[in-house]
Amino acid sequence: MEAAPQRCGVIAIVGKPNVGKSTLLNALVGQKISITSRKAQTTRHRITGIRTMAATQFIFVDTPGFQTRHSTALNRSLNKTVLGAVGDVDLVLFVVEAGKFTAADEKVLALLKPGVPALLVANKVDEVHRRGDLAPWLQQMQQRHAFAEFVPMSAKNAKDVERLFGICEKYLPEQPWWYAEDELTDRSEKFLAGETVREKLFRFTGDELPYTSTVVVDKFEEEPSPKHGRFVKIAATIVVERDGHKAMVIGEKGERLKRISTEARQELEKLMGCKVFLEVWVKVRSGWADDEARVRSFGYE
Ligand SMILES: Nc1nc2c(ncn2[C@@H]2O[C@H](COP(=O)(O)OP(=O)(O)OP(=O)(O)O)[C@@H](O)[C@H]2O)c(=O)[nH]1
Repeated sequence: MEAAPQRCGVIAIVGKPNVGKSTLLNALVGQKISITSRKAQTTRHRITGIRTMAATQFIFVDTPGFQTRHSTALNRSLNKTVLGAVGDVDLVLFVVEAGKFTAADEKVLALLKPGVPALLVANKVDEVHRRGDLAPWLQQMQQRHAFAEFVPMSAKNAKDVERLFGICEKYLPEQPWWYAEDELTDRSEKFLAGETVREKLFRFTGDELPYTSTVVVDKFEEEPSPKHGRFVKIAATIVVERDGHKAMVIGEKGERLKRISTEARQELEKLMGCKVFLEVWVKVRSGWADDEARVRSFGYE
């Protein structure tokens, strides 16, 4: 019997903030690539996850939650990223919370291009207690857009995720793979380092910190290590808007910053499979002069 021809295609994951896009991407790629947190708007970059199974290579694109409420420069660029993602792909996973459809969902739906097949992914179906309630909702959804298929699922359920692969496969064109079989992301380790610090930052500050805070990776150096194969030295700066935010990130006696950097380091060591030395600084965007007050935090002592 002849082997199945190779398939390879790009799948965009779109949806308003907090519907579970990052959770889904991580489950699909099988390793933590994108960042997730309870805070809306944490996915600021277009992140690619790659998964190769049997004859098919799935290339996933995660997109920032489509922001409609405010119109800052940041939001405008977020929206541009979403637009970029939805156009040139083979398949769109339009993610919503099962049984719900808000004005924000509608804005994202309006971005879908007619020629590209879209699946309606009704996520968090585990939170719907009466499945029967979904039927009328589904009918309404089908009137809103000609979805190719309807997939009720939970991004946290491995069986649902497996099933989704089977559904997506047939939409991807027959063509040679673009990436090697074991590649998971085309993002650099330096990029992942910044994302990991940012995830911990938002996880440990909760809703207190505005999402305009960013993380800059100032240094990423590696050297061979006889004991661990290699040893990576990273310096990152958390950039915040105000002194008050800085104090919030640092926490009492530097405890919070220490937790952020320790957890980020541990996760990076797992991700990269080596020893990591991580230094995290906090700076106020406008006040670069207060260098003396900056707090240094070592990943390990
Ligand atoms: N109950 C339940 N919760 C889920 C499911 N999928 C995701 N979540 C939760 O929903 C929240 C948001 O998930 P994310 O994956 O960060 O959402 P997102 O759409 O990427 O959000 P942005 O980055 O803000 O665009 C997290 O607390 C997840 O744990 C699911 O299937 N069921």
